[in-house]
Amino acid sequence: MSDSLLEFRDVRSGYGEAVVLDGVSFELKEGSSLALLGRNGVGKSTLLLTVMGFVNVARGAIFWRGQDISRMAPYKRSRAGIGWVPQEREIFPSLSIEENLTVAARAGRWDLASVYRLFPRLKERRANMGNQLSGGEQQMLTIARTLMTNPAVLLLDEPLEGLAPIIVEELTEAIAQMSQQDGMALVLVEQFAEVALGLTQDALIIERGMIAHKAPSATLMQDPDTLERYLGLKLG
Ligand SMILES: Nc1ncnc2c1ncn2[C@@H]1O[C@H](COP(=O)(O)OP(=O)(O)OP(=O)(O)O)[C@@H](O)[C@H]1O
Repeated sequence: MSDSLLEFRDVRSGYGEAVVLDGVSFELKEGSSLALLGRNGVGKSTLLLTVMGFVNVARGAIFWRGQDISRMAPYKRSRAGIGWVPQEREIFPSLSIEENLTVAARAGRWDLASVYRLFPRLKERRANMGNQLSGGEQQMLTIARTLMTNPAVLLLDEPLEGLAPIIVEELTEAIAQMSQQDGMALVLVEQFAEVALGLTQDALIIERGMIAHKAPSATLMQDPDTLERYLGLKLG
């Protein structure tokens, strides 16, 4: 039996007439992790929106566990196990942390105890209302709430953006634990390339809507020329 979770085959997608992604192919296996890197506006968020079905596939196909889901409605993809953590931290402001977590819960290995183990800060503040949380706590809650739906993969769109360094560290640690110890499959869009490469097994660099480079994350980390060429990154 194949352990393929998510596969893009020659996908073209975009907004109306505007093609954003073109000829994109990649595969994510059960429990593995993928960083999506690239400069601003190259199509990273669009790729995640295409996985979810918020952006339509114009050519090619998307497979989930071997089944073509290119025309499947977003809510069905979510129910099938694709867990999207959007860039906007959408939480319920008038519900407590614990209520935010339990409201969307589905049975599985992620429950209150296991998400609190991953995010001790949320446990400490479990009675606080959504509107009393810092940006970092909101981000933790958004991820934890998606985990409570027990997805097979998490799509994380710039989870560290705009957060204080201490929270970035906490969140990075939680993502590492989730992926490396708990075996949660991840697709991670992240501006901090070094952090993203440290958290994932494989990486794709997108340029102008196409995959410009594909490599194991550890290899790319040791490839300053490629990082500088596509990301303008100078590693110190
Ligand atoms: N709703 C939309 N309608 C039309 N064009 C859009 C829409 N959203 C994004 N785009 C365009 O699609 C292209 C890719 O945007 P996308 O947000 O996927 O890039 P990104 O790599 O995630 O960049 P960033 O890091 O800035 O979020 C950009 O040219 C953007 O202007």
